[in-house]
This record gives sequence, C-alpha cells and structure tokens, in this order.
Amino acid sequence: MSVSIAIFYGSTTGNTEMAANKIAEELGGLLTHIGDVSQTKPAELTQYDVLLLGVSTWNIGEMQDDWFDFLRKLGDLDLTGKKVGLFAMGDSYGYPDNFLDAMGELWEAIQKRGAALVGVWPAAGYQFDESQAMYDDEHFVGLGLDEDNESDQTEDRIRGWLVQVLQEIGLLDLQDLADAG
Ligand SMILES: Cc1cc2nc3c(=O)[nH]c(=O)nc-3n(C[C@H](O)[C@H](O)[C@H](O)COP(=O)(O)O)c2cc1C
Repeated sequence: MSVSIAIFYGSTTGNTEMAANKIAEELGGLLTHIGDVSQTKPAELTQYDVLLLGVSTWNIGEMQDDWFDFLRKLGDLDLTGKKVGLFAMGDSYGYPDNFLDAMGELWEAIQKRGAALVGVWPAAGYQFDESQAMYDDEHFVGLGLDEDNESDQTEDRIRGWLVQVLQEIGLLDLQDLADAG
C-alpha cells in the first residue's frame, strides 16, 4: 500500500519555506506534494494520508499570517484518519517566553478535525522559558527549528525528525536497516 505524503507551509520571510524545501529534498520520491498555504484550499489537505505542516510564530506568540487566514477557512474540514507531523520556526533567544507558540495553536486547530499526531519531539537541547507548543513537560508537539540562532542545527534536526516520522508511519524499519548491515 502506498502512502501519500504532503508538506504544507506558511512562511513570512522564507525560513519555514526553506525548512519545507529541505524536508522535501530529504523525502525525495516519498513526497507527493509540497504547497504554500497561501496558495492552498483547505479541502486539498484531505487528498493525502500524511500531512507535514510547517508554521512560524510572529508578533509575540501569534500565528503566521498565511496560516491565520488558512485556518479561518477550514469550515467543517474532516481530517479523520490523517497523520499529521508539525515543524516550526521560532526565535528562542529573542522570544524565550513564546518560543514556537504558533505550532501549539496549529495543533489545537488540526487536532479538533480528527487527525493523529506523529513526530512529537524532545525539547531538551533548546533554550527557552515558555512555549505553547509543549506536548508534555519534555516534548514539543513537533519539530522545533530556530534559523535565527541555531541554523547550524537545522539540517540535523530535520533529518532526525524525519527518521522518527517515517518510523511512526511505518515507512522505515530501523531493525531492517540494521539487519541489512
Ligand atoms: C516581530 C517578530 C516577532 C516574532 N515573534 C516570535 C515569537 O513570539 N516566538 C518565536 O518563537 N519566534 C518569533 N519570531 C521569530 C520568527 O518566528 C522567526 O524569525 C522565523 O524564522 C520566521 O520564519 P518565516 O520566515 O518562515 O515566517 C518573531 C520575529 C519577529 C521579527
């Protein structure tokens, strides 16, 4: 059975878009679609099995503009059965009390539509005081990225997260890889 994966992102200055493109590059042939939410109708989300959604936080804890507009148009969109992974850009040094807040808000909106979460990510290794994007005391609801201060870690973080997501959706079996030597 083939699994369709799509990336949708909203990006004001291009950082989340860059991360989305890196994720697309890493996924290669596993990716079915990549789109900017400013050019996307909500119903398009229902065409794919796995949705990787990228968002940034603006104006001290606020949703990125294109996502804000997109979420207002969701209507009665049903995402039951979809698997959703979230990735987010923020500035942990500049906004330590609101780091990645929009990712938490995005998950709240998507969760209500019946989607299941994949790619919960450890918050250890990030310096911040507070975030609305916490899954529990030790994890974010998705991948945290900080292109303003820790751009040198972006690629490794993306790779690590993708391995986890692919395992969770059943497309990667690490034991098989180990067995294959
Ligand atoms: C005015 C302003 C407010 C911001 N507020 C936050 C914030 O509250 N939390 C956060 O984590 N990052 C915040 N950021 C950082 C952006 O999220 C970060 O620069 C991100 O990489 C932008 O991604 P984009 O270009 O894809 O929109 C803010 C940046 C600016 C310029």
